Amino acid sequence: MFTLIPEDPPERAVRLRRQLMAFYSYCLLWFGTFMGVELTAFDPVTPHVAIFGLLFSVNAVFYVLIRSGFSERFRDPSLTVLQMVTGILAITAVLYYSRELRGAMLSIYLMVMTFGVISLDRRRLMLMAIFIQSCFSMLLIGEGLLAPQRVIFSYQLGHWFILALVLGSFVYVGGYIHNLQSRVREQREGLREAHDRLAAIAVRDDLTGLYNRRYFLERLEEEMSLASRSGSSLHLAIIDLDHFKQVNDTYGHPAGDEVIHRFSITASLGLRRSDILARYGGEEFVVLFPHVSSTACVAALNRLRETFAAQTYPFAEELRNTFSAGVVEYQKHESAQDFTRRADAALYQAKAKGRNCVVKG
Ligand SMILES: Nc1nc2c(ncn2[C@@H]2O[C@H](COP(=O)(O)OP(=O)(O)OP(=O)(O)O)[C@@H](O)[C@H]2O)c(=O)[nH]1
Repeated sequence: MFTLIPEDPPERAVRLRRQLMAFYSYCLLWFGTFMGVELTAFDPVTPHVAIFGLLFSVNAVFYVLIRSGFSERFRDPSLTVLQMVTGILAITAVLYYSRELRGAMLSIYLMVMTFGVISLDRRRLMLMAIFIQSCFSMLLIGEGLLAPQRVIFSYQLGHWFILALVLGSFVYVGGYIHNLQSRVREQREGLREAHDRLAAIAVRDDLTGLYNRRYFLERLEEEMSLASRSGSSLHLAIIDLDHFKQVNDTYGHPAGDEVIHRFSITASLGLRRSDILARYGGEEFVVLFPHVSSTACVAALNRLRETFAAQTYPFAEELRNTFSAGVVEYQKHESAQDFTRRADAALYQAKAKGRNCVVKG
């Protein structure tokens, strides 16, 4: 059915796209590191092949876990936290070997943080920021212990504070974006539900909850073309409650409504799920019987006729209501108009025969 609300791309596709983005970022980072080594802005012994080899291998494992659907069993099938932790550890290793470029390289941590904005709330983003700050602190401490000759304390302190400040503001803005995104998603969900509800209401009749005439006519065309193509049988029955005007006149309009309602319940329960029952208008109903023989159709209608005739009503003990029905089989390539006209003629015959009967036309 026509929908005004654009569909979200499938979740798995979004995850794989994010995975591709991560791969692209690693490539850029590797290229940067490689250039840094070549231009001696990085330590020449930087084991970049080992670091990135490991990083790409882990990325490949994540890709397989997501692609195969294995990660669906986890609360976050994107494995965001694990992927971020891997990225952060790799960046920390790269930072260890970065010399003059360290200040600039610190911003790479934020690249990892941007991956978290979509899936992580502010609290988790904050934990991630704390993890980054801790990794960087460990790096500085390790450097102080392992290579004190390299350490320029004022630089390190400056880097540490700047990173803390930037991460703090990132958590604030990232959390805001995350909340905004969640709200948009919720609103979209609400809109989609409302749309589905409206679409369901649009095909139903108010009084009975049965399909309405408009929907029935749509289905009629579909079922007719299906029957034309496959050569399978299709029957159409028109049912009209007998002397219904009298019910209204004697017991009042609400009582008439009650009888109509009772018919719809009896028919819904009495027919098969594959039969398409609709209120055609007033006290007239239609049923489409796909893939059913004429004998079975007539038998089903007669069963329904007997059940309905046996109904009693609390507002009038003596009231019994019946219906007449005309049923016809679809003839290949016949128009909907001709098909319903023939069913109508059969109904007319049923009325002429004295009502409370089913006539096969
Ligand atoms: N209570 C109620 N009455 C309705 C509704 N729709 C149509 N009717 C009434 O149904 C009656 C149909 O009357 P007729 O078409 O004369 O047919 P009938 O009295 O059933 O007679 P036969 O069909 O010849 O057996 C009319 O009085 C309509 O007002 C409805 O939704 N609720």
